[in-house]
Amino acid sequence: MSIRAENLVWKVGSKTIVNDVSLIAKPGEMLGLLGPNGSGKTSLLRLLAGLKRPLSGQVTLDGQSMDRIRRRSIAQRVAFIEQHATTNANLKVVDVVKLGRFPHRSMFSGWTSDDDSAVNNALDRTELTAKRNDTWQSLSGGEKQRAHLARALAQSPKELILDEPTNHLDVHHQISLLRLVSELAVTSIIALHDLNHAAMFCDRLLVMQAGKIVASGAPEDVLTSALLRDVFSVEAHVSPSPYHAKPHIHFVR
Ligand SMILES: Nc1ncnc2c1ncn2[C@@H]1O[C@H](COP(=O)(O)OP(=O)(O)OP(=O)(O)O)[C@@H](O)[C@H]1O
Repeated sequence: MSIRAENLVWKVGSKTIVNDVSLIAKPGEMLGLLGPNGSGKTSLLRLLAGLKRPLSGQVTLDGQSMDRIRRRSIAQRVAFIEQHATTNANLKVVDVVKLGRFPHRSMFSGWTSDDDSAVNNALDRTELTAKRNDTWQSLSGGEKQRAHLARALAQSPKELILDEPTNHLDVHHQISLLRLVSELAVTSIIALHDLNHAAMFCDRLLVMQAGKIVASGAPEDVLTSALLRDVFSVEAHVSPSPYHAKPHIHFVR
């Protein structure tokens, strides 16, 4: 396995936010994390990225407890795109993307052609090459989100964790980001609110409710009318799409 969580518990005061969560993300798969607002998705992703420590339970990377792995080694392999990521406003886009190379460089090594090609490739894949010299401040919300993805790609991660990465994007960029992530040879764990997009692109889905995982499996097994009613309080019909064969959800007005 790539990332594994074993019985993670995280609390704030007496409130349990992540409640005994276990999961496995297999190498190369795209794992979708679904759940209503406040169900604990961001908290779980921060535990998986090593940004928070669980009260109990553990996260392992290729079988090794994250607690025992140096921060720099974690940064060399795990990239995290946060929901409300901020960046120093005085930087150019290309400089923000270059930050992704930081964990791979030692104090004495100079900037290499490998670093350059990782940055150029990341800008290209996120359709930001034309904006490389623009200032961060001048970007739209969606362009900033794509630049954060570019920085994460430049990091050449083995695991990519994304917290609602499409929430500011127009539909073209939503689809292209999800297609790009699904085609990358990395393990990805991605929190999404758009259930049809999750069904189209993710290999497997996990559904959270009140801090617990209440369903997991292939999109066609997880996304049922009953689950949508119980967890999301919506009435919907689910059927295989005639276009891509994945489940498609028709919400009932
Ligand atoms: N540092 C904190 N202090 C207090 N409460 C917190 C903290 N972090 C998270 N919570 C609470 O934990 C719950 C889960 O929050 P979280 O952000 O993980 O949910 P989410 O599923 O990502 O929500 P959304 O879909 O709205 O982004 C919420 O009720 C939130 O208020």
